[in-house]
Amino acid sequence: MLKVLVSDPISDLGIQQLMDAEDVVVDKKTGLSEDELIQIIGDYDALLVRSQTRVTPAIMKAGTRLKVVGRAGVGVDNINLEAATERGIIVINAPDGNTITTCEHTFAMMMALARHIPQAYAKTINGTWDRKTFLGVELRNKTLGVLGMGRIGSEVAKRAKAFGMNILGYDPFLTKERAEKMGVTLASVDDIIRNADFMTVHTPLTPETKHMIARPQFEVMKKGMRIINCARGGIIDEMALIEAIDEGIVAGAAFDVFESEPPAADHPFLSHANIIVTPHLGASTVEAQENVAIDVSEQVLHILRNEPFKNAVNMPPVAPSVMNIIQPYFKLGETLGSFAAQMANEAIQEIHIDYSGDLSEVDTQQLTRYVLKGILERHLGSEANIVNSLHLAKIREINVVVSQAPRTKGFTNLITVTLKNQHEQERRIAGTLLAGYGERIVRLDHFPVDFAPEDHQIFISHNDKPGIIGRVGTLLGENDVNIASMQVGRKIIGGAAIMILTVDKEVPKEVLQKLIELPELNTAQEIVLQK
Ligand SMILES: NC(=O)C1=CN([C@@H]2O[C@H](COP(=O)(O)OP(=O)(O)OC[C@H]3O[C@@H](n4cnc5c(N)ncnc54)[C@H](O)[C@@H]3O)[C@@H](O)[C@H]2O)C=CC1
Ligand SMILES: O=C(O)CCC(=O)C(=O)O
Repeated sequence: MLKVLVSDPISDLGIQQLMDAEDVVVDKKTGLSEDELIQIIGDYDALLVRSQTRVTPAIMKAGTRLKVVGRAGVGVDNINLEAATERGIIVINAPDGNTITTCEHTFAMMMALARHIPQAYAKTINGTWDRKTFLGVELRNKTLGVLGMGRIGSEVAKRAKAFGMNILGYDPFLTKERAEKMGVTLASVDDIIRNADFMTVHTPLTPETKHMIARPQFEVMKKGMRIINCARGGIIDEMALIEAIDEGIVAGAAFDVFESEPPAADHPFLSHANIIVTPHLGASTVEAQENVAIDVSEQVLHILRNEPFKNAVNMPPVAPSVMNIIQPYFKLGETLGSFAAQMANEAIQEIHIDYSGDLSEVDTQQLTRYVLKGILERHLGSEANIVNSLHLAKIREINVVVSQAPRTKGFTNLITVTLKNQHEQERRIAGTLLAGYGERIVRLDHFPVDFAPEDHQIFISHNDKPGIIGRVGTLLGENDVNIASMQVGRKIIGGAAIMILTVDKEVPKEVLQKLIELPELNTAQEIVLQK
């Protein structure tokens, strides 16, 4: 049974599909300390979190069965990605499900800030009818600066246009053309600081964005600016902001997020008349919580069941159009890797992966991870997976060389894997995906072959002589090993040759030994695959 731990409050409706899955048990245990999590995480295959649980290296270390950490939301700053990658734990998030909700919260904050709604509400319910203090400003004809024009920033810009605002947008990936299409003026951070009436930030917190708005920016800021942060605490320097408000540079601020959450009781934001706050509620709507929980549950199920998945944060993203092309080759890539690793009997120093034909013009990085997983699994077992296979090869100083070429020697697609040892000796295997036939191995070392890889095969090398096939067949038959298919390969009559037999079950060690002892054979080995 697969076990999933849900350690933060996550929508029940969203995780329903996990709870309904017959091969999955879901435990909900929220509010655990790091030590408590360390005690129990070893029992689980997957961990589902929102932003409260800090998934530390110690938790990953204790999670010996842990295959995936799923974040029901966007930001993964509560998950140690480095530790996850090192341990081969896949980290996935649900990047799309809370975009609109967080955008709407940003707008709620911007309007509340413009019209002093929280302050006016507090006074009114306390019995003071004050119509003088809370003079607001309109959004119409104001300039809104948006730092970070990703999913949320773009939606904010779209809605701001409907309010008649002029929008200045900055994002390292925002082109002039895309900005124009959105009705946004492409600007620099400096333009925004000097010209915006409202500024909202929608970037992740990275070393580059930490304190991107701090004392030097406040010093040149347009007087009277209002600032909103519904992204991550720390993008705006909190103490520098307080100073800027007190000096009259900034008119007010609305923050949903803090450098440290929850903020200390004496945090200056909590008592400042010109600052309004919410407790990280950006994504807190019924709709968003269902969306992100559904997304993340679906992907966790795929991962636990070894099916293709998306939204892995600790692997490079793959465009859907590319994924459609390379995904059918994942299993073949792994098979070739595993086969090649079993052919090599010395430490591997270099791995060459050549993609040709249909695979020559797409980004094959993800496919390479599968080939490497197949190779490394031989010695590292389940420690190797597609998240850490590149990393594992790198720390073992195995040189991975990937090439792509349009020519295919008659195949529409071909993957060739060559393993080199320290003596420059090579083992090579090539495979293709044939429409209607599936995976075919078409080359072993320098011999052309054509067979469908199976769970068990015997790989024999010998010299081409009459009678060898019969002798091998008799020996296996006498020992109750049924041959499903046989392929022989040779370059010249009477020269070096290979024989590949697919058999129905595991070959007993003593039978393999008897084969090795046949004087006509040079080598015989069992190749085991997981088909
Ligand atoms: N308050 C809340 O409850 C929520 C907060 N968030 C946070 O909102 C932020 C934005 O989320 P999304 O729009 O979904 O992410 P996104 O990944 O779609 O957009 C982020 C954008 O920031 C840009 N960026 C990175 N460095 C930058 C820099 N130095 N200057 C300007 N732009 C930069 C990126 O190029 C990207 O386009 C994230 O920090 C996320 O964690 C998201 C959902 C809910
Ligand atoms: O789970 C939450 O409520 C926080 C959402 C958030 O900050 C995010 O998705 O980045």
